[in-house]
Amino acid sequence: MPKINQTLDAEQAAFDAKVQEIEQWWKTPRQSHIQRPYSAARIASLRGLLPQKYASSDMALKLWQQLNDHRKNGTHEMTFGVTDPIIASQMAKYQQSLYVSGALCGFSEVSEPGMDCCDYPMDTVPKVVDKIMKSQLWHSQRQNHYRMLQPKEARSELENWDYLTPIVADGDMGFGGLTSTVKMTKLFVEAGVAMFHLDDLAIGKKKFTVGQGRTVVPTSEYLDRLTAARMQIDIMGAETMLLCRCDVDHSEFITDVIDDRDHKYIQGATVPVHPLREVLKEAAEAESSSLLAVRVEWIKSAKLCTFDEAVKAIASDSEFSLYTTEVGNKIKSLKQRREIAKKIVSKEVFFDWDLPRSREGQYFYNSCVTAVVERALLAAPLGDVTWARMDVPKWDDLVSFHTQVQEVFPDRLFAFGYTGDYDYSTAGFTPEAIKSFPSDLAKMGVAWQVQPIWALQGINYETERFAKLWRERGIEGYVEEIQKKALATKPMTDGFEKPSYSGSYLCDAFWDTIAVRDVGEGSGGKPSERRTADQMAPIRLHIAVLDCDQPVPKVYSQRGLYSDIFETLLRNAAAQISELSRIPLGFSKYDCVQEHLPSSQELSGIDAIIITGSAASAYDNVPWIHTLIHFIRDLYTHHPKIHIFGSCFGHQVLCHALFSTSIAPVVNRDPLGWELGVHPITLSPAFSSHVGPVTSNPKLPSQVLNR
Ligand SMILES: C[C@](O)(C(=O)O)[C@H](CC(=O)O)C(=O)O
Repeated sequence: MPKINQTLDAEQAAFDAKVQEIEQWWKTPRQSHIQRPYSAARIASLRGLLPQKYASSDMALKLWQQLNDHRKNGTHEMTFGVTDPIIASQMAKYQQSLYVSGALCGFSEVSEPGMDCCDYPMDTVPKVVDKIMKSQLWHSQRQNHYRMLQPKEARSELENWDYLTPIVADGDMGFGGLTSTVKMTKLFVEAGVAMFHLDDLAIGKKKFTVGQGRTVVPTSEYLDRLTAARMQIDIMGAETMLLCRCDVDHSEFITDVIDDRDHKYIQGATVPVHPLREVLKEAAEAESSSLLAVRVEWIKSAKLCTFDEAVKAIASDSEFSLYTTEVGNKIKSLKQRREIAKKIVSKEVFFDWDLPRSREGQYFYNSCVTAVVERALLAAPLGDVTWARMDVPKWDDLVSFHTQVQEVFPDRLFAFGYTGDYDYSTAGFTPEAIKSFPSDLAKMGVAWQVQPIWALQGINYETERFAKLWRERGIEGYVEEIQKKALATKPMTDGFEKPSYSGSYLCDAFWDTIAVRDVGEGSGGKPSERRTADQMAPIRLHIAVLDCDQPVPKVYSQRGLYSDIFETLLRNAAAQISELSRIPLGFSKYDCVQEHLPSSQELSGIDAIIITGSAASAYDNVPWIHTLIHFIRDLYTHHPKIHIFGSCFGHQVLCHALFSTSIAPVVNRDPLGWELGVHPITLSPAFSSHVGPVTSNPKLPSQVLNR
């Protein structure tokens, strides 16, 4: 292996420059609110020598701007959870961000699906982010290419979606120890995430979804998680946003009492009782019918409460008032609280937080808004956005939480999740209050709002409807209720509504680009014969065929519709001419008699139109012919670049539409009736000079097409 050929001075100078660069970066408006417990030098020393660039940074800067704009204007972003790139592509039209939910991934992206216990592999959510991000990049490439195929003036009519929607993702509790959090962060940044959240739930103890005994980790462990993620983002030099989610609002347990800051929320028995885990063990051995009932009974008999509540229960009012003053707002461990109580309260306080501990060692925890606020305030400097995850959307708690955090961090960005199980009316919301809920939250700085698990209800509901329709009405139901509606609302160049156009131009362009190089270099052509980018643009030929009738049954059964016959003829002809054989031909077919005609959006992608024959006559007074005549006039006037060809009836109707006046129709019924037979024609010199010599019934297409 070669050694790095650098003097020690040069190495030191490079390192110092890197440190300086990081320090400058941390002073930028995007970074300056973050307070790191480590130095720039530490980060510089943790970096490798090859600087990398991440899409995550661009997406984060975009989201950062969007959310700050919302914050300034008192508005908000409304998004929902998604794991599927097809759904994500449609969301781009209405949402400014996407959410990849851990719960959804746990149901749909793992080999062992089930309730969200965060027991899936660490890379599950990052992989979904990667999948969606790649799909976004593809859509943006596909759309850009399609637009560049069109002349500048035509582009204003085309769709131009911003498919690069920033992705917010669920990092849950970091999936393991701190090194797992570091690795997961790396996966997220590499996948292109704009922001991800970390919560303070305990690994391996997550219970879905509402309450039912959630367990949090000590404050210090939560802050370490956030620091681990922030450190890795800094090592990567990325702008990735970190959302600090806090779950203490609905937690029943905490894993440890190692952090003094948590002590005032930990509950203990205030009478000497047998330990809960032993009582439960005995009940299980005795095959007691309800362990839950035994537990509830024990909690009652143990008079479970926090130490401060225990003091209050036995102290006089004056003693308790003295006690609270002395405890004050500063952190006081249980040991310090006991000492203060001993000094002030005449009776002895019995308090034992070990007696209620679970079999797994968890302590009972008294969740309340103050506890959430305290954690959120400690976490805020490490992250960019704050989220208090609540089991029940209690409005008073929401107001209290957001105002208390804002008192310390006035410009704080907040997030809120409309968890799927929320029962708004039970939580006291009137229909009006539900309506204004998002904007009321926005007024408190909640700039990012999400319904994380919409898909569980939404996709189930829509799929169930379609499954029924398909079962009952088959292809007719599909055509009427899905296909026609999808095609009517969306232009053909967009999304996935018309599968044959979803990126087919882009796909063809790859072939064309390769083939063009082949023509220029591979087959000996001179460079000057290569097509320029401008000449290359329209090399795809798209022909629309308007079917004005159906062939007689025998022909139809063998050769299909007139449009199919034209397509076969033209493809065969093109295949025989080397210049044309390289051009991808696209055909779309319209049932003219049903008045299905190309929309103006579709016309922008069409090069030529063929109007077929029909048993009808151009002057017949039927609605579809009137519609066709209007269409032809509009086409002729507004789309001069589209070539029009009429065969038989098609030719008649063209002449009728373009040259008849109300007093002088050019196409009439022959008063002598039908005429059948062979009629010699003479080609005018102008025609011959334009298309070249034509023998009657040419044997080779080249006889017609060669100039
Ligand atoms: C956001 C969430 O973490 C998720 O996995 O989507 C869940 C969703 C839910 O419970 O509805 C959560 O809020 O915990």
